[in-house]
Amino acid sequence: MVEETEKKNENEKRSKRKLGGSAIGAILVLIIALVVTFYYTQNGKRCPCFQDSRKYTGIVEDCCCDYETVDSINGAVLHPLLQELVATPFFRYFKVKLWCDCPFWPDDGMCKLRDCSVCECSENEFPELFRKPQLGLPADDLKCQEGKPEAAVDRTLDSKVFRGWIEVDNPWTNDDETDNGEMTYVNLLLNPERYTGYSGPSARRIWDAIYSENCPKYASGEICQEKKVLYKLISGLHSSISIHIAADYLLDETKNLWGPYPELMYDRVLQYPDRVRNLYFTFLFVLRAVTKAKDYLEQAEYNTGNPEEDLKAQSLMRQLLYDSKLQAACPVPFDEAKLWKGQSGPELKQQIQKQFRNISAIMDCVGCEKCRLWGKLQVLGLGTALKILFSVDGQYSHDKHLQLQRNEVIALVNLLNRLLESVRLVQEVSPTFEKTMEGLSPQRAAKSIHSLIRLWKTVVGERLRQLPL
Ligand SMILES: Cc1cc2nc3c(=O)[nH]c(=O)nc-3n(C[C@H](O)[C@H](O)[C@H](O)COP(=O)(O)OP(=O)(O)OC[C@H]3O[C@@H](n4cnc5c(N)ncnc54)[C@H](O)[C@@H]3O)c2cc1C
Repeated sequence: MVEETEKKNENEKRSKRKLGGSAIGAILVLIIALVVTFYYTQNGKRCPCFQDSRKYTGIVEDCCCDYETVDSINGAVLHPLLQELVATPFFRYFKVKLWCDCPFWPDDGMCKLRDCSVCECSENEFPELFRKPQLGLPADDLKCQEGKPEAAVDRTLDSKVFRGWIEVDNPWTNDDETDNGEMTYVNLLLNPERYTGYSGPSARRIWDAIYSENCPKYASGEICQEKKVLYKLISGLHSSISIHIAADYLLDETKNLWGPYPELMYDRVLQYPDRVRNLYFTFLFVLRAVTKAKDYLEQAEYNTGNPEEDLKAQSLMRQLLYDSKLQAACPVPFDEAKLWKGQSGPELKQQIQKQFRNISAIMDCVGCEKCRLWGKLQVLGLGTALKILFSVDGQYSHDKHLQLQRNEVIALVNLLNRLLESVRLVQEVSPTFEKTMEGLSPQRAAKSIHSLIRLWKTVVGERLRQLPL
């Protein structure tokens, strides 16, 4: 009887141990499953949901062309053509009023002094042509641009001033384009858009004024297409500016070492899918304007007094406008016809035009000369695209009525090139970041494994100790 009871107790103990063993097994399986799930969800390449949220595929929102097509036509057609086109004499000289008369906050310390906003590093550096009295250049002073020489514009010219284009004011922009009094010519190739050191409250104030007063970010349910378009154009331009800053950054001031700074690109643009999407949108919008003004741009005279180079500009422009691959892949990059519909259309157009003119006026408040140069050029480029696509009262609805200034065409084409370069940089840098993140994931996973083990030791280990082994 005693033997039987002992056997029974022994069997009970065994089955308890068995139960304990299978519970441990189940917990271990659970932990492994948790670790594997955690690792795979951290690893972008392996998790389908993660991949979807990072990759840009399908139709660019509100456009008629998809991301893949944009990337492929850029590489195959547009990039090589535009790179050559913007280097021709016609497209490399831009007329601009550089000194600021900020109409909004005259007390801004960054640009109070007229001399500071237009000064150059050394008077002797500039050719005779550049010191012509009508250009109105003041004596140069090294103290300008908050002491940052990289922010100053190099105004060296190596060609004649252009002639023969009609001067008409653009209703979308603030500057009176016909007033040549305070305008000067700048060689864009000598003044690349890149890091200048302009930041802090002054730069922040500009972007704040642009977004908060003139094109606030629309709510997710916003149905007014036109308001969305204005915000997306500015946000896309902002992304492009940030990308160019990161692409050509002063990495080491003491060694004057310049180069790409991909982390900055990631911090400012790539980590925000909306900003990337808005960049693609702005690019397609401007591309549509260029293709819509095809007849005008084809007939325009790209005359600088250098027959060989001018012929080249004309030929490159034709290639751009009539490229069969581009026409087949993306015939209408953006459909402007769907805007300004309904009764409130004309009123809305006036309102948006006023807002854009304000944005254009804000460019005079940019407290860094080179940033102001590129800000003004690109805003004029956008204003030109808006003028081509949406005239004030419909008079530009047919190409034959369109009148563009030479400077508008220069701004439009240079803007297209800037946006295209940004899109290409996004295309190139994005996968590297995906890889970097992929590389980091195992570390994160390892960290999480360690924390899981710790958890396992404290919580699960405690239970194991309680099991009757
Ligand atoms: C017209 C203009 C031209 C400039 N050109 C240059 C230049 O050539 N070189 C140079 O070094 N600096 C330039 N700057 C300064 C530069 O744009 C930044 O302001 C500066 O580098 C400081 O950057 P930040 O990180 O504070 O953010 P900022 O770029 O100043 O952005 C301010 C805020 O705007 C929002 N934001 C940022 N990007 C977007 C976007 N794409 N869409 C929507 N919202 C966004 C964010 O909330 C962000 O905090 C320019 C500024 C202006 C206004």
